[in-house]
Amino acid sequence: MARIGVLLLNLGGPERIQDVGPFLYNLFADPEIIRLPLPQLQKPLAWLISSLRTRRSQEAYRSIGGGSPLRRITDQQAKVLQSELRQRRIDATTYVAMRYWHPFTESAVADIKADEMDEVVVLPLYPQFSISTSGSSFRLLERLRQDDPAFARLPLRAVGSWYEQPRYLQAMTELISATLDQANAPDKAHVFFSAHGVPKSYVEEAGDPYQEQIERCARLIMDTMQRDNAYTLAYQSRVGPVEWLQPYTEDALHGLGEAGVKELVVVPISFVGEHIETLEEIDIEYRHVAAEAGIENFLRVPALGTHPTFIHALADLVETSLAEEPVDLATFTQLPQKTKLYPQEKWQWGWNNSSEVWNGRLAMLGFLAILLEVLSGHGPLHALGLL
Ligand SMILES: C=CC1=C(C)c2cc3[nH]c(cc4nc(cc5[nH]c(cc1n2)c(C)c5CCC(=O)O)C(CCC(=O)O)=C4C)c(C)c3C=C
Ligand SMILES: [Fe+2]
Repeated sequence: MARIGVLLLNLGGPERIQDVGPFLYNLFADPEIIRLPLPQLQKPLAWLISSLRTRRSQEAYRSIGGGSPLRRITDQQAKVLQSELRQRRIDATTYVAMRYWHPFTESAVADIKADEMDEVVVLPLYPQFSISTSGSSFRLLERLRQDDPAFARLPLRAVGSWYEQPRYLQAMTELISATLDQANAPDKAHVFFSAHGVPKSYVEEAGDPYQEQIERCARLIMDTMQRDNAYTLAYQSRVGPVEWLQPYTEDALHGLGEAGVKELVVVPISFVGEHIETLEEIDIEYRHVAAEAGIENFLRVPALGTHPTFIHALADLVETSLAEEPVDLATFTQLPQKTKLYPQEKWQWGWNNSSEVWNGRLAMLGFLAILLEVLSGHGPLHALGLL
C-alpha cells in the first residue's frame, strides 16, 4: 500500500508574546502579503512595519492568553484526520506546514522526506483560495521543489479550494443552526459572515478568486441551511492605508444597527480554527462595535476545529484527490492577471502610468530613508541639523 503524506497548510501564529515581532516580520517579508514594485524593499519594509506593529499586536495576543492557539488546533485537526484516513484504509500520515511560524513548511517537507512517503497530498486549511494564503504556501512549495530534486521527484497532488465540498457546507450549517437556536428570536436573528479581507487590488488587478469564492461560499451555506434568516457578508482585519474588500465589518455592523437589527449570529467564514481574529477581533472588538451600534445580542459561531462532519469533509477531499488525476501546484499559482499592476518599466516623460509608478517608487524610497533615520537617530538630516 502506498504511503501517503498529507501536508496541511496553514498560516501559523506566535505562541508566546516574544514571538509576535519575528512572526510579523516573516508575514510582511512575504511578497504575496505586501506586493511591492521593488523586491529590494521587501525586507527593510517588513522590518519597519513589523517593528511599528509589534506592540499593538502583542496587546491583542495578551488579551487572548499570550499567544495564538492555531498550532495546537491545527495539530489536533491533523491527528484526527490521520486516524479517520487510516480507518478508511488509507496509509496516511499528516504533517502540519505553517507559512510564517513553527512548524515551518520547510521542516514539514524534511519530515515527509525522512519518513519516505511515496506520494503527497497538499491540502490547505483555507476553504477559499487567495494569493495571500494558499497561493503563498503553494509558491513556497514550488520553490522548495525547484531547489530539492528529491522533493521534486515525489509525486504531489494539490487541492486548490474546497468551499463547495458538501460535508464542509454541512458542518458549517450544523454550527450556525445550533447558534441560531440560542437566539431569543431564532427566525429573526441576522446571520453575519465575517471574512478576512484582502486588498482590493488583489482581486481587481492580480485576479485573486478569493472574493468570488467567499461570496459563493456564503450563498451555498445559506442554501444548504434552508432557513429564511437574512444575511450579510463583510470583510475584517484590514491592514495599512490601501483600500481592502468592502463592506468593512465595522461599517456593516453600524449599518445593521441603524436598520434596527437586534440579534446577530457572527460566522467566521475564512477560518477553520480559532485564532487571534476570531478570539480578539470578533469576540472583543466587533462585539463592542455592535453594542455601540445598538445590537443587543451578539452570538458567535465557533470555528470548525475538529467537528466530526468537518473532519469527514477533509478526509473526503484527500480520498477524492487520490482517486483523480493529479493536479499540480502550478495549476493554482499561475493566475490570469486582469491588469498589470506596474505596466511600464521604462521611464517616459509626462503625467502617465510610467511617471506615477516611478514617483511612487521614489516616494517610497524617500519615506523609508526618513523613517530609518528617525528610528536609528543617524543620517544626513541629523548631520545637517534638520532632525
Ligand atoms: C483566509 C485567511 C486569511 C487571509 C486572506 C489573510 C490575508 C492577509 N493577512 C494580512 C495580515 C495579517 N494577518 C494576520 C493574522 C492572521 N491572518 C490569517 C488569515 C488570513 N490572512 C490568520 C489565520 C491569522 C492569525 C494567526 C494567529 O496568530 O492566530 C496578522 C497578525 C495579527 C495582527 O497583527 O493583526 C496580520 C498582520 C494581510 C496583509 C493579508 C493580505 C494581503
Ligand atoms: Fe491575515
